[in-house]
Amino acid sequence: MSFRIDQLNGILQFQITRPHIHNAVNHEVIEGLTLFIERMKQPDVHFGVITGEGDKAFCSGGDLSVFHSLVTEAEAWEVHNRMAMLLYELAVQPVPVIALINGTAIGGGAEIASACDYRLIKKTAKAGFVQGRLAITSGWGGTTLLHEKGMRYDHLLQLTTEAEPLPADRLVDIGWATEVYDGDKWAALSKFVHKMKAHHPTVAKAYKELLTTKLREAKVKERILNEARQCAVLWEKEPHHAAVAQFLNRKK
Ligand SMILES: CCC(=O)SCCNC(=O)CCNC(=O)[C@H](O)C(C)(C)COP(=O)(O)OP(=O)(O)OC[C@H]1O[C@@H](n2cnc3c(N)ncnc32)[C@H](O)[C@@H]1OP(=O)(O)O
Repeated sequence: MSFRIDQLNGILQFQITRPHIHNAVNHEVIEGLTLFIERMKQPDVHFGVITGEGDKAFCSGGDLSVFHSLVTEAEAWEVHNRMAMLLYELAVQPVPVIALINGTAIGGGAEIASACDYRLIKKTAKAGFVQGRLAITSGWGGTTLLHEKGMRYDHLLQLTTEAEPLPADRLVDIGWATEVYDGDKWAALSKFVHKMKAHHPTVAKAYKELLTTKLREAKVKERILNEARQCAVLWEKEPHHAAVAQFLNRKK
């Protein structure tokens, strides 16, 4: 199984369990995320958490050994469209969702984290929109969501176009990460939600509803689909296929 879902004290946890491959997203992970988002709607869920197993990676994005079989724009669109709609759903969930970034978060992994409400990042972790290295753009809605949620325009443009993973402290400086933690991730999570959990769960839900109204009104869904489409168009081109082949063959 590529994921696990657990619920503890009102916190629904989704963990990608593919540490050998830096928790890259395959079809099973996509199914798991779908299930997680569905379960988050249950009344006994007060927070959602996404994390990766192990101490190296949160998520290294799409599993290139799986998705390199997508050759045409239409094939790529099918996966990007599904992931983009999932991340949109994640962003407008009724409860706050925390990305517990226990290690590297790059490519689609950084997009998943961007769709969450909070990003708690381990002191030694790095994150970034590295898609440009593969001659594509973000395709799961991460850039649109960050822009809509108010990330500073120049910082966002630099993050996406330089395509370099940045250290945790810098990610806080540019307004992407919420807080840096050191030590055990579950202890950090517990500390982070402590004050919010002291109040009735309807409070956080109500504020989240207020703040996500903007996401619903601004036709964000449509723009996210444009982001997915743009990525699918580039995906089909030779520079992307050449970059993926180079990554997959680099140790041969
Ligand atoms: C759909 C949009 C997208 O998300 S496109 C995908 C964007 N992601 C990437 O380009 C990440 C590619 N991966 C990397 O840059 C590196 O593997 C990172 C994550 C930095 C880790 O580097 P390092 O610590 O040196 O480990 P490594 O490269 O030896 O990796 C260990 C094994 O994991 C694999 N891996 C990692 N990430 C992916 C991935 N996204 N897709 C497929 N495989 C991945 C590596 O290939 C490696 O496998 P193996 O042990 O050589 O068999």
